Amino acid sequence: MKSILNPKFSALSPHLPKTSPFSLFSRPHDSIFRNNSQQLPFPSLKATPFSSNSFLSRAQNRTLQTEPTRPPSGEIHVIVGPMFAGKTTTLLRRIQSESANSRKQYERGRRIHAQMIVVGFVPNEYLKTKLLILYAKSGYLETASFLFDNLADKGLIPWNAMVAGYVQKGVEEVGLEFFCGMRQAGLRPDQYTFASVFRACATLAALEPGKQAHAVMIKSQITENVVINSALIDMYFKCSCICDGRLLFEKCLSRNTITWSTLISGYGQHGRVMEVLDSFQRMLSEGFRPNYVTFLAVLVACSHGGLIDEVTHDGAKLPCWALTNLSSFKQKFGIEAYEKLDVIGIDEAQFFEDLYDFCREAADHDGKTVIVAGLDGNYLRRSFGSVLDIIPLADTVTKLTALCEICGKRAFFTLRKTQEKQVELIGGGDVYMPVCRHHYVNGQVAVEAARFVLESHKVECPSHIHK
Ligand SMILES: Nc1ncnc2c1ncn2[C@@H]1O[C@H](COP(=O)(O)OP(=O)(O)O)[C@@H](O)[C@H]1O
Ligand SMILES: Cc1cn([C@H]2C[C@H](O)[C@@H](COP(=O)(O)O)O2)c(=O)[nH]c1=O
Repeated sequence: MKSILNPKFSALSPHLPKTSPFSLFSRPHDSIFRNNSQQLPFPSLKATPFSSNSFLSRAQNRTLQTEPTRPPSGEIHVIVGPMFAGKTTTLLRRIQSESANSRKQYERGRRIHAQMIVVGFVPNEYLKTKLLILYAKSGYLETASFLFDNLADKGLIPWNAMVAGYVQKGVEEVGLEFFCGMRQAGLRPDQYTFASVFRACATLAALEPGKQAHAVMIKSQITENVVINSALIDMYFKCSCICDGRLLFEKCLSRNTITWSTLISGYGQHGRVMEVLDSFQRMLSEGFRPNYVTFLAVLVACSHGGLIDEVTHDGAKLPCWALTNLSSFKQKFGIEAYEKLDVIGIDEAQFFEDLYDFCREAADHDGKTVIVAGLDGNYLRRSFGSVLDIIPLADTVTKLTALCEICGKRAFFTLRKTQEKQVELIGGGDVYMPVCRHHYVNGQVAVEAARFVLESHKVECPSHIHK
């Protein structure tokens, strides 16, 4: 699991940093709203829920080992440079490539399979099924299908693996075809099958197949459990059957944080903010502890259904959480959820005063990979915040450059185009431009040149004048 953190400024800040009108600072998750002028009744965090496969093994290691524990395997990577250098873009890419690391265990399994083939080992049906599950889970569906076709005995487990594999990969239609195939083969679906089928129908907003599967589930007398109930509630909400979703929730005998979060995000998807807040209050009063999914659902609903995204100047997005300071993260995110994180991305690091302590604790003590992106220098080319303080803690430091907006050469510095003197001034291309050394030193010339380019652009495109 990964999380991106962003400093939190006033939600009403007029200065939106990135190009998108709904970018970093207008959404709680992206921005660092320093002044909590829009305090919500819950933490203003932004998170990127990713699945973590390493959590279980890590947790197991913890219970098996006696003190002292294995050395922490945390890392800190720092990305600095002027504005528009691609810091956020690089941060998002690195986070995404880190998620590829969680596939390492599948790669290991694939290598073992390759060795089996090389030495001529012929797996039995049990091993073939295990291999099929491995490939289906890791998204290698062609190989999984090949193994499936060649299985002599196709029991419920391989069928379930195929349904789940296709649904997880986002090929829900094929997943549902396997579900039909399974039934035609005379097999009785179980709770795992239904969890995947409801998820597929929810994603496709396919009400009829969803209802049919629900009827099959009732006939199959599958014992109610929170996973199935949550998938079912989610499906009805996503198919716009809000009443059915709510009724199902009310009839649920076993509820937990997941069921509550499903109800809350269901209301949120339909912009039912009052129901979101009522359900959230009810959840708390009935003694259920919200987790980061619940908080995210409430946050998203309260930001009028807008997704909370980390946005680059090019408009690339990844969900993230907004924070006023990093030290509150663990507690607000929840200790349990924090433990599941492998990678933490921090953008706009120059605005976090407790950057040093957070990074040291997260990497040295908690074994996290922390990727930090921020401005090394402000518009005066002075050290900005604590970004440079963490260099001694870092495994790697990457200094990026942009292109000088005047001459197109490499730009190392950020020039402020306006007269404001305070160090912190949120803004994008309207306020700042990246420049080379020559044009930084000749700042006034550069600002004039920029104004000239802007003015001539306005003349060429009169429609812009009205915007
Ligand atoms: N002068 C410029 N030099 C380089 N990139 C620019 C410039 N102006 C706009 N961009 C765009 O900004 C993108 C980088 O955005 P982003 O990753 O958000 O940067 P940062 O976080 O460093 O401010 C580039 O890929 C490019 O498309
Ligand atoms: C140079 C400089 C910048 N800022 C602000 C302006 C932007 O909102 C962010 C930087 O965002 P980016 O992702 O690096 O484009 O910082 C500031 O407050 N003061 C400055 O001197």
